[in-house]
Amino acid sequence: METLHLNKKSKISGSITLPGSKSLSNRALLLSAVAKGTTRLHNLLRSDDTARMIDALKALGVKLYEDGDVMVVEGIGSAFKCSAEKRIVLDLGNAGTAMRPLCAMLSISEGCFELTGEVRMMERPIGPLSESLKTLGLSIEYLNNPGFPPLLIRGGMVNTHEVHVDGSTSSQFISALLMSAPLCGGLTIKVDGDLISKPYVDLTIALIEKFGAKVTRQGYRSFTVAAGDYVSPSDYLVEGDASGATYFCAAAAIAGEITVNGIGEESTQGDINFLKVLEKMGARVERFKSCVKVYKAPELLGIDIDMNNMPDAAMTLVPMALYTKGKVRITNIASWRVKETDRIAAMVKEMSKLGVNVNSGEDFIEIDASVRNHDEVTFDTYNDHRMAMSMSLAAFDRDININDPECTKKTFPDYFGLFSKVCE
Ligand SMILES: O=C(O)C1=C[C@@H](OP(=O)(O)O)[C@@H](O)[C@H](O)C1
Ligand SMILES: C=C(OP(=O)(O)O)C(=O)O
Repeated sequence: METLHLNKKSKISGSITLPGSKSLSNRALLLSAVAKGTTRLHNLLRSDDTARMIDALKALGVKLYEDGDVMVVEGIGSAFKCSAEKRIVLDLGNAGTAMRPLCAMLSISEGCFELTGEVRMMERPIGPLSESLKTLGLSIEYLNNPGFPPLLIRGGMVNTHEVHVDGSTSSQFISALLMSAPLCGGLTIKVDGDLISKPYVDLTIALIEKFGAKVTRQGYRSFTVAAGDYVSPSDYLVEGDASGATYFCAAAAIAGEITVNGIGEESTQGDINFLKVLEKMGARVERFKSCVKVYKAPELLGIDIDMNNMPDAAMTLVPMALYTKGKVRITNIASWRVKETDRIAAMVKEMSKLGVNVNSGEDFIEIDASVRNHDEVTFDTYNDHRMAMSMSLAAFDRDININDPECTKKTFPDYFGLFSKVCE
């Protein structure tokens, strides 16, 4: 395993161009594959998560090829049609945005499919989605532990058009049902429990509408999607990754200024609202059509904030506590425990290495860095891209080392290249 050494940084300046959003890339790939017509995807993220989706789509018989920087997807115009005689095994790594949507789409396709992935993927829940698909008459078996991948799916037809799903563990279950809904003859999706990560559901609806779906909704309680084919929008430009942007924007709030290209005032991603959090903490932000600029806060303020709507961006706030006047307290983030690692436990362990005071519970973390050591520390990253990217912000406080920096390949393979380009 490689370890990356980062000398203490004193400032960030200049500009970066973001890779495409993971959430939009994997949604756009799947929708293009099942749409009528050919789609040219611009600024598609190239990372492990999207490679898993691309490889899966190819194994399912979809033609995808690169034309320069553009990914061309020849849509099949329906759910997948594979032979039921041969089991197709899809290794989806640790990509939630591949596992959950494919689980739903394959259960209404023709064929026999095994969905598997990394060891951690086998610990990430999928029960609420698969159980709700079963109530539609679809066939999903757990090959190992009930409620978790690997899954054996025998594609079939729904026998009803209304489904209940619990939204309190992952919004991806609702997004998965929404994406499959038009192709199974239409669906009313009733959400039980308190839906988390709501902006990702809005992102899904915006994208399926772009591909021609008709959606009506009652807030976040009930969604009705009409039957119909998806139709390719021909060309689709993937926005830059707003979650990936948060590290650079946070660094600027701490120590300089940055222009981030690829997101702007019209971004549809929930994590764009991290900029508002930075403003609350004292940073100055300027928003334009296709870029944002962030400037150092004269004094960075602590914050006590519910981050349920931005679970990924929330991680960026943790190391920011090293630079704030007052504590950083992040609440309503229970979903951290079932993501790439138990992110609350991992953050407590890594932040404690800095000698700061960390308090945590089932769904919150609080950091008081008014007392801390000044040691050079080595951070473990738990095969979690966001642990590696978040902890890089500690380099404005001291020399640090990051174990397994390569884990950023899940969503942002060149993260440390860009970080070194703009931070000195
Ligand atoms: O739908 C999506 O693209 C995502 C939804 C969120 O997951 P949860 O809904 O499980 O919180 C987020 O953390 C993940 O990185 C991407
Ligand atoms: C939770 C994440 O990923 P996934 O899409 O695998 O859920 C993430 O990117 O932080």
